[in-house]
Amino acid sequence: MDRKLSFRGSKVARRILFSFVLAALIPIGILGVLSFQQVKQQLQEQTAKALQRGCKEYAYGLVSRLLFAESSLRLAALKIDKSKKGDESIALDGEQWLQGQFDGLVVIAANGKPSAWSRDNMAIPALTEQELGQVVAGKTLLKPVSGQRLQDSRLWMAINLVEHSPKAGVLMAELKPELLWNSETIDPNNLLWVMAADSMEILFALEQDFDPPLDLRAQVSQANSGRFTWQQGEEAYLSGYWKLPVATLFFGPDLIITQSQPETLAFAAIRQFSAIYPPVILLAVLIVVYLSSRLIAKYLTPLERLKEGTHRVAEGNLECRVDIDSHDEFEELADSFNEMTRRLRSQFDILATMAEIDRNILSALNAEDIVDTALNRLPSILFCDLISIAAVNPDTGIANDIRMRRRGQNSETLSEPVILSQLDVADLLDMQNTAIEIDIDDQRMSEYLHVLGVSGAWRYLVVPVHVNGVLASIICLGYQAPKQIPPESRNAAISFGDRIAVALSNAAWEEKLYQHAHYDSLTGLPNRLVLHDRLGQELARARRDDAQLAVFFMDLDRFKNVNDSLGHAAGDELLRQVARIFLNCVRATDLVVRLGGDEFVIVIGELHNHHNPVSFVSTVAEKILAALNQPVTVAGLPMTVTTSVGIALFPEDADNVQDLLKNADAAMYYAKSEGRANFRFYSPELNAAALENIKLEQELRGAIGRNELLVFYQPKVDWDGRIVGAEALIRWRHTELGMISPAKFIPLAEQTSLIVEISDWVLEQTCLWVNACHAQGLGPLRISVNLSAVDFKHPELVEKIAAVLTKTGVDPKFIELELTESVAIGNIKACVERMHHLKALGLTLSMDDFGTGFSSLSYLKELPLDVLKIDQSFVRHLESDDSSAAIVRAILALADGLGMETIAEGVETAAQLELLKRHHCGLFQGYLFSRPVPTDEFLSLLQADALRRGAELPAISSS
Ligand SMILES: Nc1nc2c(ncn2[C@@H]2O[C@@H]3COP(=O)(O)O[C@H]4[C@@H](O)[C@H](n5cnc6c(=O)[nH]c(N)nc65)O[C@@H]4COP(=O)(O)O[C@H]3[C@H]2O)c(=O)[nH]1
Repeated sequence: MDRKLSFRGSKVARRILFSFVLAALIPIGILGVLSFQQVKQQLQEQTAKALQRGCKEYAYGLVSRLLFAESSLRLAALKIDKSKKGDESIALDGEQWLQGQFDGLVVIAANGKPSAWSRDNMAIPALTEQELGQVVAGKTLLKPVSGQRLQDSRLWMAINLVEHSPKAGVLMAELKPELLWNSETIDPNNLLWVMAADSMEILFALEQDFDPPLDLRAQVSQANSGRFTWQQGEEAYLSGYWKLPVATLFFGPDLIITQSQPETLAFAAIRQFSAIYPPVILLAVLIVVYLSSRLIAKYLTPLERLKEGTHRVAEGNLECRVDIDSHDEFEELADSFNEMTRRLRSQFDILATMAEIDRNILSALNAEDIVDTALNRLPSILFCDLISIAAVNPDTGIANDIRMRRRGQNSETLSEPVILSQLDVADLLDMQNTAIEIDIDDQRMSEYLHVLGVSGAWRYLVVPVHVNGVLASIICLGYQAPKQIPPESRNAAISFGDRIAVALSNAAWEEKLYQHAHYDSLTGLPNRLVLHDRLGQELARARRDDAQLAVFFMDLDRFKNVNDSLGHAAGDELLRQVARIFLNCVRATDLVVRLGGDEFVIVIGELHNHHNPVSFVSTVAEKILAALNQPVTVAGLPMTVTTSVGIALFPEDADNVQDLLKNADAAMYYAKSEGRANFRFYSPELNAAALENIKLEQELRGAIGRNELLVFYQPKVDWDGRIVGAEALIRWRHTELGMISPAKFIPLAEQTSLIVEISDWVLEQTCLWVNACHAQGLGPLRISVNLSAVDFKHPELVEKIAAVLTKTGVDPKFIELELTESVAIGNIKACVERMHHLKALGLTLSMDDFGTGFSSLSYLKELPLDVLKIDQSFVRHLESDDSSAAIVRAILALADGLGMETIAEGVETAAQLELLKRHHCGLFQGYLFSRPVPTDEFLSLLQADALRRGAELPAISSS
């Protein structure tokens, strides 16, 4: 920066220059004025003295001339006296020397008459008695005679013609003015006048018609000598006077000689001084300006450069440097300024890099990326030759995942972990928000520093990183000697340590969030989001490679029952176990996803590698079903869970994610409807079925209003085949689709809670029907109504049923409620309480499908049940399967032990009946006796039964 000072642009420069000029001008001015006054005073003094001296000298000349005139007059008197004695006439005409001195001579006789004279018509002044006496006494008289005008004034001298002879007469002479007043020694520019001291008459003046004022005359007559100034017109005069003591020599008035000089003349020297003075001042000012400008420039130019530098820094230019080579404080200031900007720049660099690191940290999802950022960025801003970052386990003191980077090299990962000494770990644990400086000879952290593999003298800065107060990592910066650790690096490293801590904490949090967003927290399986993402990628790859893949859609059969009965914790446990089973059934490359609830999806890829993809997929599905068939223990209970699997293939069944999932779902639905625990491939017809399902659900909502629902009754018979009761089973007679099985729409109704409305309706219809039968003298009949888990959990269940009983007026003992195990077991306490309330209404309670669920014999005894209903699946295999027979036997024994009635459902053959009877089953229900039939048919059955009873006929048959 080489900027020259501009006075126009610098206020300070102008001010200082002005001050300098003023500082110079004031003393010069004062000095000038004082000098002027001093000189003037001196001049005045000297002039006055000179004038006074001139007066004195003039007076001496005058005295000598008067004395000469007196001598001449006495000589003339001698001549006159001599001539008188010889009677020679007085003739002075020939006496040239007299004529040269006197204008005229006259002898005044003793009688007062002039007796001789040298000029005609001479005006002879008369002498006073005193004057005459003095003359006669021998004194020389000087007598001034004033004229009309100043030039007419004369001075007369008179002596006694003959000494000591008063009668000889008096000789008087009129002194020649030009001789007397000779003023050759007087400066013609001066005023000179001679005044009689007594009369203050002016006797002579150098200037014609000079008439000094009376006060002036009076002033000079006061003293023998003096000086004064006075004014005449516009001219001021300096004056000096001297009184000539004539009386000591002559008889006559003293004469005062006054000389005046115009001030202009007297101060001529000063005028010259005045003329010289301004240029001198000007010169002085110019010199001051020149010198001060140089001085100002010398001192303000550095300031100007510093100012310019400051402006540039303010504008953000931290590269600028101020060069001042003045070897003084300005140079020191410039050096400090440059150091300041260097530090600022360094700080800005650090801040900018920190901000960049912050951005990277915020956008980085894992700690790995953050460490990479640190390794790449930090060496340049912390001026270190080596950086390493390691994860530390504070419990074991093991530093692992050691990443390091040397200046100018790529980062590397050290494979071996390092065990830190206990002392070092303790140090690192203690030091939060600070750094440990390790000098060349220091032994601290030696194990760790050793593995960094550097040789020679190094200094280190180790920053422990604490996350949530726990030591998580260490950052180590290495500086190769003789390089020192810059102080700013220390703070920046600590600050970076804080950032790493935040980043690691964030990364953990991000990872948690990511996990949360992408993985199911219960099973740890990927979720729907990942499914869509991964399946989309798999489809793209399959399209590109012309490959096939399969999507399995599954949900657990009757999972809801588990959840409802054993509680959510048990449900969760079951889901976790099922997830593990699924994972074990597929390859690691396949994708197992939990969609939510009990729904799972498996994506099987790379089908094209198999000779027969469909057969391979079937094998996988079977493997899954078989694996699930193995009992699992949930909440301490052994149970088996089944699933229905729907399979859709790419590209055969769909070519996009949504359609593949939709079709696999439809296939699963189909598999479920086919009796659960099996798998089905998708076909276009299935899709139609799924659509039909949705349509069905909508139509079911209006079915009651449209009177499309009916109640069928399936008889229950005793050992003798007599109808002792019936089970109310709902039927839906669709106007277009005809009769729809409850197995098809009841699950739908349960899913949509329509079941509550349906159950209410069935109960009411049943009560009315019981009343009607009994009214016709048929019975007594106890008719059971199915109560789903959804119904049972309804908060107003008891009140609703009581209301129906009241409304229909039925005797509750003829109504039986069939509960499934899922309602009966679970929150056992609430369940038992509710069952007691129902019992209190006078109702009979039975357990439907007993043996299929997850009943625990231990708490079965607590339930206020009246009847156990053996599920038809056991009855069906009673003849062929020993285990079914064993279960049936166990149930019957249990019921017997608990004092409950028993009934077997699904009895289709006489053999089954025989076996059941053998094991003391109480009642029977099944196609062997009758299918579920409409009311009128059931009425007929009842009537026929009544007839048989009357005739002791064998048991009825429905078909
Ligand atoms: N193969 C065979 N089946 C026999 C035999 N004897 C009876 N069945 C059938 O077995 C089912 C017995 O009813 P569930 O186990 O309660 O099973 C019922 C019950 O869970 C439910 N359900 C029917 N009506 C209602 C109702 O009104 N409310 C509720 N909540 N569920 C109902 O729908 C299920 C199916 O009902 P359905 O189709 O009527 O089927 C009835 C009945 O027709 C036999 O010997 N062989």
